[in-house]
Amino acid sequence: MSHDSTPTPLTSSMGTPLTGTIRVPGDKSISHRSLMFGALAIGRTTVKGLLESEDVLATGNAMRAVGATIEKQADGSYTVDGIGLGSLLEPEHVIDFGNAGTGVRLTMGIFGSHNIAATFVGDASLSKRPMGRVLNPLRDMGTNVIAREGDRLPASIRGPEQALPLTYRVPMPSAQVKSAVLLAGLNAPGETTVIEPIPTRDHTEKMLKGFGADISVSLNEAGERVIRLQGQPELKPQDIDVPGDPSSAGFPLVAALIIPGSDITIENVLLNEHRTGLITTLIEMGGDIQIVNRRETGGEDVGDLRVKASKLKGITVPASRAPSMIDEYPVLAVAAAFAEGDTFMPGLDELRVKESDRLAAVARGLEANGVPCIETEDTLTVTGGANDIGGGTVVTHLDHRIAMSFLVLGMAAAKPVTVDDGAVIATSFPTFTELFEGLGARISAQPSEAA
Ligand SMILES: O=C(O)C1=C[C@@H](OP(=O)(O)O)[C@@H](O)[C@H](O)C1
Ligand SMILES: C=C(OP(=O)(O)O)C(=O)O
Repeated sequence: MSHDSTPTPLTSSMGTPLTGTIRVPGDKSISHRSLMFGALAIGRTTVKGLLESEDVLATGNAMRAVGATIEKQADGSYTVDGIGLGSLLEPEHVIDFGNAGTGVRLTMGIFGSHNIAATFVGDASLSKRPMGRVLNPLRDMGTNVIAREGDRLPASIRGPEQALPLTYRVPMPSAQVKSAVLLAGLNAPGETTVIEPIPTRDHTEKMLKGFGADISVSLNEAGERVIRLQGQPELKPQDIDVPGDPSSAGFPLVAALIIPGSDITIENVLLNEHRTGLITTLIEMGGDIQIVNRRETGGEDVGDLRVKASKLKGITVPASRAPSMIDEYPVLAVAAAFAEGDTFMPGLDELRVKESDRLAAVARGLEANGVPCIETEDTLTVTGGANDIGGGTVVTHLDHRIAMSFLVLGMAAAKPVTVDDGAVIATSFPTFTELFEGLGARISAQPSEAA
């Protein structure tokens, strides 16, 4: 689905303290992969707790286009009847991925080693994002590519009759690039090896193993992760229970810390070590966050977060932590606006190629609301504790995390905060507004300036 047409401004303002127990929707990374890997297995995969957001539904449609049957059941779970690796049908229409970077990049990997043609399009945000990081290794594996200037969407690919296995060192910290190469390697004979100098989320490796692939992870002498995948396995269907998304949990987590008197519990949050950088950082800043009821579900750590309003202090966030909290910097910057002193965030170059240039979008949003900050090429410094903040309108640039982060700012700021488009939130967290209203927050629709 595209958000290129009707923006829906939303305004948040100070309400009562947040209280209550909530669950956030299922993890986006695991949801995409559940549908993809289910489609590549032979037989029926069941998925409980699938994130029903626009990005994930776009992936479902892409898998249907190559022959998978995906259905919602009466109990809310999904079934995926796979067609099997190597047997994908050629899509009869253009595949529209809307706003979904993960969806399109991983799907290009899957289709790229199959001898079918496919054309991918996206919304204005996705059409600006670099696809060369995935298309280049696919070219090395034998895929033909025609893409717009700078390897942007729209792009068409046709896989070779037989893909070549590849050894590939991922040049930037990106789980999407790592995953796309591994997924292409699934349909190439022999071993595909991915070397990952900086570790990123490992859902592809873990879940492929669960689906029966022969995949191993080791460290080389330089301490880099080396992932070896044997091509052309027979993938076996799985029963998957998707835990709550830690990136979505970041919004109520930060809101409860900065709204005085708040005390909330967020249940069933994924605590995979490659995803918990925000929790670590907020605890270092003085946040009262207790992880309770830690347990393992389907090979992943999960737990409940008890969060109480806290006096935060500014810190330096190590650059090495960036991959484990890459989508959480916008909301961390909001927490930093309420901390005493400066919060320094280095190593943010990847933020420039997300749904928006997130480094610039966050800095402009903070400035519009009277929060002092300094943006450099790859760092952000936020000075917390300014009085009388809020009152601004934030340009979201079709970026769901910018919209949600600044609505959280408005819940704790002296003056209300407006985001120019709340419709984009459906990308990852369609129940955001009702969930926050249930905790006591105030969010209201505003007439668009153009109306
Ligand atoms: O693999 C994934 O599921 C994701 C990887 C990250 O992107 P990059 O790999 O581009 O950093 C992240 O920002 C995105 O929301 C989800
Ligand atoms: C970067 C994100 O997603 P994607 O790359 O899948 O569009 C995100 O959800 O913050």
